[in-house]
Amino acid sequence: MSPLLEFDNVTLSFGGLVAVDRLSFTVENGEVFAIVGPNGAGKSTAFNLISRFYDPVEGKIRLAGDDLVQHPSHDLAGLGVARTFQNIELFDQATVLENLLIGRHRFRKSNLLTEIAFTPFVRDQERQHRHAVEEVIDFLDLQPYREKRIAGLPYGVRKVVELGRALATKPRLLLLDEPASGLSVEETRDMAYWIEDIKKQMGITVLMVEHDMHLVSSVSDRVLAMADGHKLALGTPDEVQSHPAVLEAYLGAGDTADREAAE
Ligand SMILES: Nc1ncnc2c1ncn2[C@@H]1O[C@H](COP(=O)(O)OP(=O)(O)OP(=O)(O)O)[C@@H](O)[C@H]1O
Repeated sequence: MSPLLEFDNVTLSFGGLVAVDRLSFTVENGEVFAIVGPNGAGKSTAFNLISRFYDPVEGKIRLAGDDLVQHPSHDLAGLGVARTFQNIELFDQATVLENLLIGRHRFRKSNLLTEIAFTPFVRDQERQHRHAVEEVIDFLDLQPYREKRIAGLPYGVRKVVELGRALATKPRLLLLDEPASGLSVEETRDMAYWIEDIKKQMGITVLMVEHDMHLVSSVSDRVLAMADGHKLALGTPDEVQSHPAVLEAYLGAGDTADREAAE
């Protein structure tokens, strides 16, 4: 069986700078896979290549064996890929419920005329969207916030809503861009529980870019460490954290150490 996602010798340059350098790795169905590395390592660029913001100059990216580069980025939801963003991207003036319903947009099969007529088909479709969204609201304990506007919500809650919006599309591959950034230690622990449940209860494959090594080692099956666009190490969290090349790249750095020192 093909891996869910495959990077095969992928290169991307910005002018003279090689941001991703002949990078190969696979993400298997059902795993939580993390990409780590110091600033500028190429993690976001790898992520943005999957999101189809860029075309690789060399190499192949495949989703379940299908050449992803043949698809524009607006096809991704239909292919079962959803993502969150480092800087949360929600509609601030809309409620939590409305934001999650927007996440269901790809399932709309009606056209404007049938919607105006509000046919039984449209009504039934609307019911299904609501049902899927209510499931996500229950799953992420967002019940107290469902009618609240995003603008008034604390950062940590908005981060969970964004996760919910991605989940509402029922993806098979969920891309999380720094899910712990800006979260407190307690909120990060909650995020780790969500990620584990997303994998175990929903069976969704998770690929994340993350700096917080506590989160990475508590939830990831495998970790890819990058530096200067290329692979430093790939393996279990323990294998990667004790790899000499990784220790060297991280020497004297680390958000986790900073956070622990601050506590
Ligand atoms: N759009 C762009 N144009 C030019 N250079 C870019 C662009 N995006 C990224 N780069 C450069 O490519 C390299 C890799 O950047 P990237 O953002 O992928 O790193 P990263 O590992 O995600 O870093 P961080 O942890 O700081 O987010 C960096 O040198 C960066 O300056």
